[in-house]
Amino acid sequence: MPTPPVEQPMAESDVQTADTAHTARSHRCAASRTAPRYRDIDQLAAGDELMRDLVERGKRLIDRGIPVLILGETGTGKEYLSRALHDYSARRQAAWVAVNCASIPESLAESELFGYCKGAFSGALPGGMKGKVQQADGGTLFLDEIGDMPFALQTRLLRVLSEREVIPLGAMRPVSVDLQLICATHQDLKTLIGEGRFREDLYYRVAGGVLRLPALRERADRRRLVMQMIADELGEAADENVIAPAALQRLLAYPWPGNLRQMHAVIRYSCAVMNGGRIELRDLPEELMQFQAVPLAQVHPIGRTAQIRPFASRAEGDATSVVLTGDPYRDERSRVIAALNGSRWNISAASRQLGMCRASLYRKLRQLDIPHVRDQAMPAYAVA
Ligand SMILES: Nc1ncnc2c1ncn2[C@@H]1O[C@H](COP(=O)(O)OP(=O)(O)OP(=O)(O)O)[C@@H](O)[C@H]1O
Repeated sequence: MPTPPVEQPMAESDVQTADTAHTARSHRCAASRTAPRYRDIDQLAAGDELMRDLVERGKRLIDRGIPVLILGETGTGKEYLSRALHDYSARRQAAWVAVNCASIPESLAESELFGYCKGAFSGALPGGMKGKVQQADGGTLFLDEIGDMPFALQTRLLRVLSEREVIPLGAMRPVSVDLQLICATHQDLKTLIGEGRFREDLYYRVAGGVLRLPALRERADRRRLVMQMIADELGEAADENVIAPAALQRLLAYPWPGNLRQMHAVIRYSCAVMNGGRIELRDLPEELMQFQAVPLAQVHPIGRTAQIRPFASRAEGDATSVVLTGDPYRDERSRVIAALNGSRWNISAASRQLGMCRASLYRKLRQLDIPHVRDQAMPAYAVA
């Protein structure tokens, strides 16, 4: 007999349905005079080749009803992508039901997800309650932070996914459900599997197709995103006169650890405080004002964790002074950075030196987490 959930009001933010999410959003929009309009799937790609490819793959997966797993650092737009995929899908008329697996109290998780029947336990709502899985019937169930789902619940979810039916607490018979599943996490599920914290069989159920959202610092369309967000905030089309070159430069150079969420907050702030119709450097929030630009020649490859670390190093342009560490990722990164420094960040020259085409070098920069502002000869900072 399943444990009845402890009677306790559900925090509004613990489980979000499409309706509550819409309401919350409309309140926010009413508070400001602007509304982010990033719901359309094709808008999400902005001008980034990787994103366009990812969106196209997402559409094909959704067209075939394949469960999608969205990976990406926090704030990269996993929830936005999930909503956009639902809105694009044939199920768009039905509900998009979001559940944040990290924030449902374990004691409530089972009844919230799978529901319960009348009289299932003392304190239950008199008429019973439809769980989120059933609410998503015909539509899309978005399980955010799936990596945080309690292990016992994973077993029950696996059953729902394989049998396509759910048994609410206290029910005698299963109820069939037909839904598109989209899950998201910032965690490495393979590592969680290795640690025995995530079921491998569930992984293969939820990861029919994996879409890995790039970090903002890896995206080539940051300039366009900035302009899009400013236009959204101002509620009108914006050209580059709306931002001082130094401020734009700083926005392009900043490594954005909080990704799109942080950029959106920064743009919102700057648009609110700017005076005279143009965002100046002084209108940027403190973290951007204090951001110290570090010449790229001072980059020391220390792995994939994004950190800005100024330190003295070899002379700029010395393409031959690569210190090998034996770590293939770090060594390749050093080699590419040395070639870039040697060519003063001229992509054509560096790609010739490395014996690859320009497109391959751009790909390599993304793979190796080397920030680069496209078509700008020498970016002013480095993420080591
Ligand atoms: N395409 C976009 N354009 C503009 N802003 C965006 C876009 N995508 C996301 N954002 C901004 O970033 C915020 C976070 O987006 P979202 O919740 O989709 O990210 P997430 O990856 O799911 O984050 P987390 O991992 O923290 O749950 C949004 O509320 C919005 O402000």
